[in-house]
Amino acid sequence: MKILLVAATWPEIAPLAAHFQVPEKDFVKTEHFDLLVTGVGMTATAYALGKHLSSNYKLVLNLGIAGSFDRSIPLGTVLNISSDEFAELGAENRAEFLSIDELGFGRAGYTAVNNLLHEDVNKLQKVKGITVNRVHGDAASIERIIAQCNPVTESMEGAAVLYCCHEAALPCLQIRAISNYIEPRNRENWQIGLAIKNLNEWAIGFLTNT
Ligand SMILES: O=C(O)c1cccc(C(=O)CC[C@H]2O[C@@H](n3cnc4c(=O)[nH]cnc43)[C@H](O)[C@@H]2O)c1
Repeated sequence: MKILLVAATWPEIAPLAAHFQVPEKDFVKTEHFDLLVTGVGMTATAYALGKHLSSNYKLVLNLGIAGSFDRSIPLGTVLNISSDEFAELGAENRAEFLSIDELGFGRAGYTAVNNLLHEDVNKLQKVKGITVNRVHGDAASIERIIAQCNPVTESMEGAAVLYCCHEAALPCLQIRAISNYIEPRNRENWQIGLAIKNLNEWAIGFLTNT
């Protein structure tokens, strides 16, 4: 059985693809793993996984970059996002937010379920993430989301991957490297190159040792 690698954009996994000589296509099968590039966001991710998930996979590995709410985590750090939440899924009740759980329509939070005892995974700090359609970049909304969810990281796909794996009863893992802090938007502060380098070094090591 193979691993399915899932990334939102090609640049996020380009060094890994070059290392294993994988051609630049949205869905590529190789001997040891398949690679799926979904496009950015939950909808694109769920659609792509709906087309390609199957019980032939022993593990779904979501790879990407992410923002961090915790400024004590250095930019470039690779993290194991072991739980993730659809932070915007719910309803406003004036100033209060009611989650999808509180509304009685489902569940916002999912965990990365797997039985991996792999050294490369165990050495990573485990954190809680949120997944959003609208990246936080305003002081007031950042304060509100911290009060609501107390997250460490933010991405635009993580919870969608964990949700699809939960529905398909497949083991999964979400590994992301921190490219930026969640702060009033300033793209010049982002260290995307460093995050992609560290993420891909980790992933190449993991795939080589698995
Ligand atoms: O501009 C570039 O060179 C570049 C190269 C590779 C990837 C990107 C992206 O912008 C990837 C978008 C991807 O990143 C995740 N992400 C990163 N930081 C955050 C954040 O602060 N809040 C939410 N998501 C973030 C996200 O999952 C996107 O899919 C650019």
